[in-house]
Amino acid sequence: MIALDNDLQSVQNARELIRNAKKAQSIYAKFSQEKIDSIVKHIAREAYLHAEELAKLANEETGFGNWQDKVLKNVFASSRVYEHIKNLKTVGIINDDRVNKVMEVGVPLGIVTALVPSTNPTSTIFYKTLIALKAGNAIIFSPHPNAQQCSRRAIDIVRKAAEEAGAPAGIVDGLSLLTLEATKALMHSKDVSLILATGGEGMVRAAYSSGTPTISGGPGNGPAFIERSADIKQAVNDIITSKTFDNGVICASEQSIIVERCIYNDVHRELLSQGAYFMNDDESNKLAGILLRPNGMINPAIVGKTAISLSERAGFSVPADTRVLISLQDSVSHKNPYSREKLCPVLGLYIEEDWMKACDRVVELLTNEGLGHTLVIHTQNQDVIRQFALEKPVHRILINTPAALGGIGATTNLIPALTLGCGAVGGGSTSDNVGPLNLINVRKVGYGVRSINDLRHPVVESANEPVVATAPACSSNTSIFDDHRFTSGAAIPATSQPAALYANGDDRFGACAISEAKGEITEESVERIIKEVLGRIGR
Ligand SMILES: CC(=O)SCCNC(=O)CCNC(=O)[C@H](O)C(C)(C)COP(=O)(O)OP(=O)(O)OC[C@H]1O[C@@H](n2cnc3c(N)ncnc32)[C@H](O)[C@@H]1OP(=O)(O)O
Repeated sequence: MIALDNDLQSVQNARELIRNAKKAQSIYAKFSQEKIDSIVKHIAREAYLHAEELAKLANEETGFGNWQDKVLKNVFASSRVYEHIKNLKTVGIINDDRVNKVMEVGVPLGIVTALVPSTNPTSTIFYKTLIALKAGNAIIFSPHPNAQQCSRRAIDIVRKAAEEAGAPAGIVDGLSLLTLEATKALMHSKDVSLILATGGEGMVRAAYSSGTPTISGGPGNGPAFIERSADIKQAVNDIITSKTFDNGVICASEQSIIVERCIYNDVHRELLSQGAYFMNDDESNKLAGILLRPNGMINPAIVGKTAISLSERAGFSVPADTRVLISLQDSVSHKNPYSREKLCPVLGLYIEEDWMKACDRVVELLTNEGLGHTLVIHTQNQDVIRQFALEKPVHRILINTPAALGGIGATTNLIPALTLGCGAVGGGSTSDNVGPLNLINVRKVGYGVRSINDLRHPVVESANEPVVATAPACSSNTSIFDDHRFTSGAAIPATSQPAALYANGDDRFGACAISEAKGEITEESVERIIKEVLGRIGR
């Protein structure tokens, strides 16, 4: 009876939050970009000022990670995320392509419901609030049951800041009475436009099956490949830094090391000198026994614990300076926790004969778990990087960096995010590091009129594409169209957009060059056009 009352009250709480958010968003949706930006700035600042308080609360409540690294995550989720999004255009006319005559208008989605993982319970609230409000949306949080107090405090901070800066009440809030029923009520509501789901597999699956459009992160299982050309000392330092950051709870973190045999002795020595402990078979088995729950999911009792605490729980002791535990492995399976995501400072280590075998192992590990997520390579060899980039089934390939921090965009220039999409291959709807542009719709206004006659003479009908011009020679001895297909003197077909290639893929540029250059192109005429178009698109 009490449980029923609780469920009922919590569902009423969810409905009230939706009503408030709907009202608030209808007002907020009319705010200018400037007004929205000033609100987002104030929220980011307030969040930043509370980074340490919330890090300590999160660590105390969940028992995951360490508060010092959680401070950095809170700073990342407030300051770094803000720095990245502050100049983005998200509402009103966000783009007007006067060459192709297509205008784009940013349209907020409406109400976003956000699930919060217990591993990042305050930083995720900062990050999701900033990206949702920057995109003109309202956001309602459903915190994780094991991190309710700290998440609630984080929500209070962003809500107060939003209102102080002039946002309507209700634009950001969270369930005050948390039950599965209330979370379901949010996820199934017709008034909720999108679920931003980060967390355990069960809740993410529940979000997708609610029928409401969902953007999610997915499970990681990042392999770290140390290739023979790597700077071994730096590679080991990166891996251990990453794996010990907040005691390994970030989903982009390394879960296994793959090493070529020819450098294994050096890697082994370096790992030992930087605080790795190699478990023997007995110790590996003992630890394996507590890494997973009987249902095969990660055991929350081992999440975000130190290497020393893990060894104590497993029943063996390690030197006091141990930072990560390593188990030598030669098999991959769902039952073998060393070949899966662990969310603590434990790594499987695989020795492979050469980089081709290492490639196979990487794919095998990712197919076991973590498809679409992240891998990291330590190498100086550009060919290896290219091969990995072209072929591996992940959406973040990181080079010579700690994966936990590189994947979220802290030590790389990837979009700073705490929801890392795994794309179709990972069962998700996006492969992006999720940001405000994932949280708007874009209304296209087409005002360029093309003749129906274009369809009477389609390009595909002609064997040879009509040539409009010849690439001019440049003083630098390469074509001004910085592309292999258009070296000096080459024919430029009408359907190509050579100048677009020159401008690194900005097709407004190509269309302009083609339409304005017509017929003969000289170096002078193209340079004039380049200048003009770069000016027009603000580069
Ligand atoms: C960039 C990044 O790092 S994003 C990180 C995202 N990744 C992760 O969080 C890792 C995946 N998470 C997990 O595997 C787990 O959450 C763990 C191991 C961390 C913790 O496990 P647990 O404490 O058992 O939490 P879990 O998420 O499984 O949920 C526990 C219960 O709370 C429920 N629950 C979780 N969130 C909610 C919510 N918002 N509302 C209501 N109920 C919820 C779950 O349904 C589950 O119920 P059940 O036990 O009846 O099945």
